[in-house]
Parts: sequence; C-alpha cells; structure tokens
Amino acid sequence: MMNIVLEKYHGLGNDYFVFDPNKNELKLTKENVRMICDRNFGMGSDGILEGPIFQEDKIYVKVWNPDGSEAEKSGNGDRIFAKYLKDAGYIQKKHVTFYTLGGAIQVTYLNEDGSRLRASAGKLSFWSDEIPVTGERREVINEDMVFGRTLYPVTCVSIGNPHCVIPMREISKPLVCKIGDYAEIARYFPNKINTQLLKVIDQENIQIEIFERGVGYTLASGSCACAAAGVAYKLGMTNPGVTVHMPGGKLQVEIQDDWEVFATGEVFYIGKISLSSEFGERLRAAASTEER
Ligand SMILES: N[C@H](CCC[C@H](N)C(=O)O)C(=O)O
Repeated sequence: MMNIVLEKYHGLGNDYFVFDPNKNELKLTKENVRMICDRNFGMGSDGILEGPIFQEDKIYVKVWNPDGSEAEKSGNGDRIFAKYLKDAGYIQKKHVTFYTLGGAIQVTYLNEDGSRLRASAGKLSFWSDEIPVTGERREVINEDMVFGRTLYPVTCVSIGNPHCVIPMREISKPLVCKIGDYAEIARYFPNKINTQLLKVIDQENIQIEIFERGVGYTLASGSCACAAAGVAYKLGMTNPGVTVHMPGGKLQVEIQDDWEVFATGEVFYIGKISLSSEFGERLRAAASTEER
C-alpha cells in the first residue's frame, strides 16, 4: 500500500496539512487526525484540510481541528486550500469557489503562484441563534460574561464558525490562553467558541491575540481576524477596512455594507511529507478501530 503523502502549508504561521483523498488510501477519523496533528508524536499542525472532495460539479474541503473536531471553515485554511488546488493542477483560472461545512468560499488568486489571495469568508452575524449563544434571540453585543470568575465585556459573532471577541487596552498570549481555555467550554456556547482579545490601534489597524476552538493558541487565524475586525467596526471603533495585526503576520480585512467580509493575505508552501509505512499502519489501525 502506498505511503501517505501530506502537503504542508502555512498562512501567517497558522499551519495546515492538505490531505488529498484522491492520492491517499486512508480514511481520516477523529483519532488519526489527532495522531497526525500531534506536535510530538505526529507531524504537528494546527489542522488538516481534507480535499478536494468532488460531489457532482462542486469541490468540497473538510476542515479538521487537531482535537479531531470538524470546523465550519478556516480563513487561513481557505487560502491554503485554494493555493493547493492551483499547485496540484486542479485549478487554472483566476477564481475558484469551493464548499466547506459553513458554506461557499470564493477565492481570487492575486499573483502568478497563488501565494497571495483574496477570499470571501461569508457574512458576519451577531445574532445569538446563528452563533450560537444561549439565551433569548438577540445580537450579542458588549454582554458581561464570566470566564474563570472574571467578568468581561464580550461581543460574539459568527462567520460560519463561532467567535467571542473581548476589546482590551493591553492584550497578551498568556491572557488569551487563560480566558480562551475557560471560554471555549463555557455554558454560553453550545458549539464551543474561538476567542480573540482585541486591541484597537487606530481606525485602520487592530491587533489581536487568538485562542482557537479545538486548537488552542495560534499565531494567526483568518476567521478570527475577520470576526475581530467585524466587532471593532460594529462597536464603532474602526473603519470597515482594517489591517489585522497578529503574531504571525497581518491580513487586510474589508467589511461590505451587507456584512460580507473579505480577507487578503499570503500563504506559503512548506513541502511534501511522506509518512513512514509504520506510522501509516497505525493511522489505518486507528481508523478501523473507530469504524467498529
Ligand atoms: N479552530 C477553528 C477553525 C480554524 C480557524 C482558523 N485557523 C482560521 O484561519 O480561520 C474553529 O474550530 O472554528
């Protein structure tokens, strides 16, 4: 049986494997995804993009978090997957549309090798039933929520996946990890949540720290950047077009009048990784155990 081959990319330090099911004989499951993404016992990554999956005339991609959960979308993952489609020869045009659990993603290639891309990440919604957040249906704007016995002013938003954003004067990795750990499993969020701390620099620049659902601390996140930019604009703190500064780099985010949001930024191809036959056997064994 052929060795399993993964293609590794990163978007601003948010690293993903592309697992192409058309080139690999393995069924991905919660358990073997966890094994592959483990940074010590596996290959290490912030997730896996499983695709292209062809259904009728559409292309689908499945977004796996390292904890084995499936995400509705990944902003950096969208741009990475679009570059993979071009690198692997599936796409030759300047635009591509593919589908994730959270809906359609439109991507435009902005340069020849497809390393700079503009992606529509869908529409922002602040409505509690669309995020979801528990309680009566309302827009979740500047609500007091308790994470770890501390009260924070939280604004929640969905962009297909769920986010809670907390504006602060000073933000840091330790603080977002402390709050994010509590928030991710807080009773307010039936589907868990991605957490961002938001520091507004000026009308056109924001800085965020990120604790991702199903991942933990990451250096960058496309959907988190869009969520934080949307909250800053909703709260009247910034323009609809901002640069989002993250530890791994920056994204340009534009919010349209109908709250559709676009993110423009780079991705980078790291390389092709062929797993050992021994590791492949363990991954297959994990899959067959889960199937029983
Ligand atoms: N962990 C996220 C998915 C990946 C988001 C992030 N990597 C991005 O670039 O948007 C979730 O469970 O919703």
